Amino acid sequence: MIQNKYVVGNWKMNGVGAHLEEVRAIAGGAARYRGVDVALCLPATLIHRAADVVPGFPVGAQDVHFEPHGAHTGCLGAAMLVDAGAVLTIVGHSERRERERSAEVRAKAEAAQAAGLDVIVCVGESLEAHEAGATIETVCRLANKSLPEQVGPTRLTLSYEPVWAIGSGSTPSPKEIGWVAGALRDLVDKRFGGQGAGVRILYGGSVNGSNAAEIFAVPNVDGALVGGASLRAIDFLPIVAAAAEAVERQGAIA
Ligand SMILES: O=C[C@H](O)COP(=O)(O)O
Repeated sequence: MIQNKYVVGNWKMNGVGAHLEEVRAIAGGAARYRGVDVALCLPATLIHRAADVVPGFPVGAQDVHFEPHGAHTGCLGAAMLVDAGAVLTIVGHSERRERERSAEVRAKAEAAQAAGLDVIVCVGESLEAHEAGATIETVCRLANKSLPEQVGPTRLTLSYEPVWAIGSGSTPSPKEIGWVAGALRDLVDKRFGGQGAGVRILYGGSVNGSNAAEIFAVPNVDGALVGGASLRAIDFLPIVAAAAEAVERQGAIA
């Protein structure tokens, strides 16, 4: 099934109020492209302010607690994120998986969906696993254990992010990305049956304006989760443009 590409920026621990101008520029620029859904996952401190600055533009969080509330110092529950204006959240990013297991990632995804948030579940292999030829086994194992069970797949996205590609300037070859995306597509189809087609599969890890077109041309890659290159409109919008061009080439603007 051909559908809109999905390009999501993950600002990680970057951005203060002054950077809301970039959010505004990204939202305004992204609106010019058809066939692409664009969202920004911001530091929690900016979600509320961004939701005010760009009403209607999807802003999200980078993590969520699996409990709705309680004695969890420094954490945020899903309803709190919704209250701040978030419409989505990332869970299981490798920069957080250092401290959490897949069962916790799944619990977070389920809690987020139950509160009405769209969820992006991240999976990826370490350099060691990659070099040992265990990429597909690793990402499928993580996906199987991390995907939520309780809610259907319509608001679920899976992002393949090789740990070694994040912020490194290195990416797998398009062929390697295609192998993994194909394996994840099979897994999702098997797990969710016909509804699996609604689950988009993203690639993340050193995506930029120069390599985006090649990545979006890979079969079963429905978009990208972008870190560093999402911080400034001048870097991010060329990636959005490449996604729009990929959809146009496929002749299926939704
Ligand atoms: O969430 C985004 C990924 O970690 C990719 O980050 P990057 O584009 O800076 O490599």
